[in-house]
Amino acid sequence: MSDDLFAGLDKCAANFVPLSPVSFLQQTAHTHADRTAIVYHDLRLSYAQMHDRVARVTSALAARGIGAGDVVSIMAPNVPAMLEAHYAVPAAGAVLNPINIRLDAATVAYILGHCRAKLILVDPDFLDVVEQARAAMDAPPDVVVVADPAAGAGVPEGAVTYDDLLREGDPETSLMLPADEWSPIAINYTSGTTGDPKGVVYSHRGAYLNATANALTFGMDAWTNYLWILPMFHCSGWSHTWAVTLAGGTHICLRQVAAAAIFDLIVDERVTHCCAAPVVMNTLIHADPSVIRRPTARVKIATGGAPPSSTVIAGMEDLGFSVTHLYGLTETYGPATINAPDPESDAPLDERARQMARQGIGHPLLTDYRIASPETGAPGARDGDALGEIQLRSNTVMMGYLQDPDETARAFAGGWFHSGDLAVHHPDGMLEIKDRLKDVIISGGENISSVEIEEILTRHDAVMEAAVVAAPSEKWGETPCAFVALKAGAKVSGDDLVDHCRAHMAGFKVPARVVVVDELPKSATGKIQKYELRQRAAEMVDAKP
Ligand SMILES: Nc1ncnc2c1ncn2[C@@H]1O[C@H](COP(=O)(O)OP(=O)(O)OP(=O)(O)O)[C@@H](O)[C@H]1O
Repeated sequence: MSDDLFAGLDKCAANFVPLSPVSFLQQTAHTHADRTAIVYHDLRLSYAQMHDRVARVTSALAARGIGAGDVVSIMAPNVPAMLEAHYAVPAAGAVLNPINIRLDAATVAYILGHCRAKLILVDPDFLDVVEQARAAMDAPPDVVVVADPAAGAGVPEGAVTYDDLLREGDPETSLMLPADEWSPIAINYTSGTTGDPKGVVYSHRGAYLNATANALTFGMDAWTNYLWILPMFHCSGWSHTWAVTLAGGTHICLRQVAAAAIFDLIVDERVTHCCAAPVVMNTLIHADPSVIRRPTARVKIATGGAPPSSTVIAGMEDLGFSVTHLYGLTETYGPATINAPDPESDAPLDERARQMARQGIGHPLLTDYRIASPETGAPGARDGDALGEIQLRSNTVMMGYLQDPDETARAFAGGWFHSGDLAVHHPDGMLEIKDRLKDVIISGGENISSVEIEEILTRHDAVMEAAVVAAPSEKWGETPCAFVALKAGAKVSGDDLVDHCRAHMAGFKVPARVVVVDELPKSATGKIQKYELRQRAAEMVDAKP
């Protein structure tokens, strides 16, 4: 091949635009200017209006000294400003840091200090926590309050508000795309399920690609009405903050996750798509029957963040939803694999639900994934039996952990991202998670999957939720110990549930004890805090005569 053959084919403004989800808003405001972008109570904004507001906020932030590489945090529920910030902040060249609204002041202070936030947008209901956090900091960020009549708290006198930014800003400001698509767009902190939260840095390029994969796999288009149940502060709403705009769909904002409001919006706003963690789906299934309203057409609901049991999946299908199962991490911009329902399947519901409880196959933009030994990197067989760590390699894996080269190097060791999740790879290509590496139970030298025991326990009529952890055992090293919360009004003893397990699983997997509790301890993202249960299990073993 001649060296000159392809000479002169250079990148120029006409053929190369850095990949950035900010361009989704530019495009959609152009192509679907009049379509409804945002719905929140009585507020209805078209894409042209959303673009106008985002441009104003972008210019107002710039006028307040926010520029390239600065971090702007936000602590707010799923209100319009939370969505707009996902465009306005990066369009000013800055980096958005969404903060979980359930965190305490000490953790918020840690996050704000760690990412050196210059400004924080905050909902009135979280102002107290933010003020406590700021009081503990040497260089606290400036505060802008996002006023909302639906908030419990008001806006303090003299506070700068988001409405001030909208008033001050210039709607003619152009939204800036980064010069280099490998520039940070967001910092999302992990849930801290297994330790201190880590600051996961997203690039414009990765966010663009994962949002594109989401829109594609979840079948979104300009007729999509997406209900914001999943918090936008969690992995930037699993990248749906950007995906729905790419599709030209409508973002229906929801301030508080409550079953009645969810069912009302689903029916009244003709919701077509939403995402929710398994724990939220459980709340919907067990909602007071007086608030349940069945959708007129099947609503697509994507779930993930924790393993959904087949019982929960079947329960949602019964309510008129079609469940898609996603698996991913903060480090993968949310979803990395997908198990979508097979429209041609005529298998009975419980069988389909069991298939859907598996974590699925890589989404179309996940370049490569495998299960492998976490120690040696030797790939595991695709036989549905060999257990290995899920490892991923993709443009949709984070840039790295903020200010943490050691953790970043560990996570990327050997050229793969190490998820810390243990799974089997089935011959049909599906991954099925058996445990997190840190949660696996090793009894008499055998690995026991806590997820498998939880699945069996939640198939019992009386059980609402189950969590299985390792308890120390003199004889076996570890034995499974289960904690369960029961459905309202249900009655069953721990011993009965041990019998139920014995009837449905191999003897060595049967939990030594099943403890019935009022509620399982959950983290700020609704994940069951297994380390706390492990401690309780160990204490019970110590206390046993
Ligand atoms: N569909 C799913 N099925 C089973 N587990 C899931 C699923 N989706 C996500 N998870 C679990 O959630 C984890 C990712 O959670 P997230 O990124 O919110 O933070 P975290 O890992 O809980 O926090 P930390 O890393 O601070 O402990 C995955 O590694 C996996 O264990």
